[in-house]
Amino acid sequence: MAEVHVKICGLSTEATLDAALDAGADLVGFVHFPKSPRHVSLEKGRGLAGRARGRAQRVVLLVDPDDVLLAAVAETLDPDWIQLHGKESPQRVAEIRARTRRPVLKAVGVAAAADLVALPDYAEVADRLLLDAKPPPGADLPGGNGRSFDWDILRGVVLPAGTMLSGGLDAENVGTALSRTGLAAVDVSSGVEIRPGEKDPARITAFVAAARRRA
Ligand SMILES: O=C(O)c1ccccc1N[C@@H]1O[C@H](COP(=O)(O)O)[C@@H](O)[C@H]1O
Repeated sequence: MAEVHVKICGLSTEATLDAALDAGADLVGFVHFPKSPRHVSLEKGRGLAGRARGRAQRVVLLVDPDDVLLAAVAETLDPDWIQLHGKESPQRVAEIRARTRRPVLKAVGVAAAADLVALPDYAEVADRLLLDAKPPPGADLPGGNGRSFDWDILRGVVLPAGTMLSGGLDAENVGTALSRTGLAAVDVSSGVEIRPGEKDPARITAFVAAARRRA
């Protein structure tokens, strides 16, 4: 059985980034979205991304970025991946991928089986898909809300290789999430925090270990 791919998102300090790298995370994420408690400036992101270079794939999370921001992010952080977590259409995903010359991880919000209808169109243009719980009505953030969706929605659904599961994961439930969905890649933010925006090195270590042993 292939090893589970793990992404730790919303890292904003050197100490917690190091915890993720030392734990063996495959991908580390930096959120550039001012409404988020995990937001990092481009300058801060540059330092963190530089620190992680060669140790994990560096992902910058953006929400409906315009072309000016994309250029600044590509230039300043030089990320390995762009994660799009807004309402980007498949056409816009393709444009961003071409414009930045970076692979794109596209997040799709899931609340019901009907939400999976969008997946084939995104799978054609994105390098990887990420399934996250749809935010509650009126939420400030389109993700990072610590909410799960009903994983049984995915039962019997064939998903593109590498599809990541996110939304409300933590060290206690990630094993169940992996076995119920059959997926082999996970992403976490809130579930390794003490409070919104404050990551806990011990929880990061526990999450990576739990995902890898699928328990
Ligand atoms: O983490 C954030 O602040 C965030 C902001 C805007 C969009 C997405 C965000 N995070 C992503 O949301 C999912 C689920 O996070 P959680 O584990 O439920 O807190 C994850 O992919 C984060 O990368």
